[in-house]
Amino acid sequence: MITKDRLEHRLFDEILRDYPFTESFFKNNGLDISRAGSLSWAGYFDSFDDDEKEDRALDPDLLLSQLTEYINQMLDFLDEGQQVHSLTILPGLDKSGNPEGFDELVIRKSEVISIVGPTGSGKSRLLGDIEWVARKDTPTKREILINDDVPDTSWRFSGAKKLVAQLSQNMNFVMDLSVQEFVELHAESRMVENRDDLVQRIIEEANKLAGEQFQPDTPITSLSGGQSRALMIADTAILSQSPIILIDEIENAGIDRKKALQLLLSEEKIVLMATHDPVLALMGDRRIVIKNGGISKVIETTDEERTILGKLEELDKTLLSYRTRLRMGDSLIDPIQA
Ligand SMILES: Nc1ncnc2c1ncn2[C@@H]1O[C@H](COP(=O)(O)OP(=O)(O)OP(=O)(O)O)[C@@H](O)[C@H]1O
Repeated sequence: MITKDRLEHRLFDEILRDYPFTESFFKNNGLDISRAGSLSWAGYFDSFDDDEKEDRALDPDLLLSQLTEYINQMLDFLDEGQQVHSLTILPGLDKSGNPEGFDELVIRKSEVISIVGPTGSGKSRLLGDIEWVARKDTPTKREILINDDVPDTSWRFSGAKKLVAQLSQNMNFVMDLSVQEFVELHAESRMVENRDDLVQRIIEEANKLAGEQFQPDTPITSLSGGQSRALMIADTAILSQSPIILIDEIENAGIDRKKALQLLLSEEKIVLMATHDPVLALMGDRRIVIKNGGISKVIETTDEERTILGKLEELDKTLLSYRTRLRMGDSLIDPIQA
């Protein structure tokens, strides 16, 4: 459900992007919005003079109420009430109790957001706020909205359709199962139809991410940190129905981070990742900068930065190949040149 208050602050471009069916509402009401993209509700109606408003009996407030009702009815009808279109972070307080300096931060599906900031600044806390769908009830006093609205508390509890899938830094398996049995167990709990195909795919994809290969019959307790991380990423990407994926520190696990991100990215998901790694930080469409527990700014990744990202990826490849060679016991100096 979207409220009238929140709709009032949306730009026309945003309304049309989130609720494409509103185009017919504007048309039916004789409103030409072809040049209204960057305007808010009030801004658009300011472009009419008073005479025109009177002649056409334009009542912006009434129209806004009707549009709100129309959107909510359409969402019900399309049964999209449970789909996540957007995640909104409303500001809280930093560690010193000062209000965070932004009005609201809206993140839409298919966006990748990185979260950067010094050690201990509050990156994981922000992920925690999102996972808990905070309602001013965490140390930061932030509030999280889903689809522009205070979400139903049922999102907070796990189940097949959890709002958030979290990939955290430490994965400790204590079960006495093989990789295959573990993934099968998970697939069964998700009640998927093509269980065997999915299980096979998850193991294949995990092996593409992990430096060292493992087999379906490898006991999960003997997977290395990187391998278990790769398995969890593949499992989340392929089995999870959660629309939001939170990643805390992908970098230390010795896995192919770019491939991992590509695997996780699907049209329908919002991905947020806390990172100290410049490559991952620049892979985000935007990055949230955290200082002293508060969001200090949000930066859009520029084209120049993407060019730098390309160079960093090259360096990364070199680093990875040196690492592999050292691990295999090779020397880095070609014997002929040495
Ligand atoms: N706005 C806040 N108000 C109060 N406490 C906060 C706030 N933000 C973060 N904290 C607390 O500060 C501590 C450090 O935060 P957090 O673990 O999120 O840092 P981090 O940036 O993820 O660090 P690292 O880079 O080392 O992983 C945590 O105990 C967290 O709960």
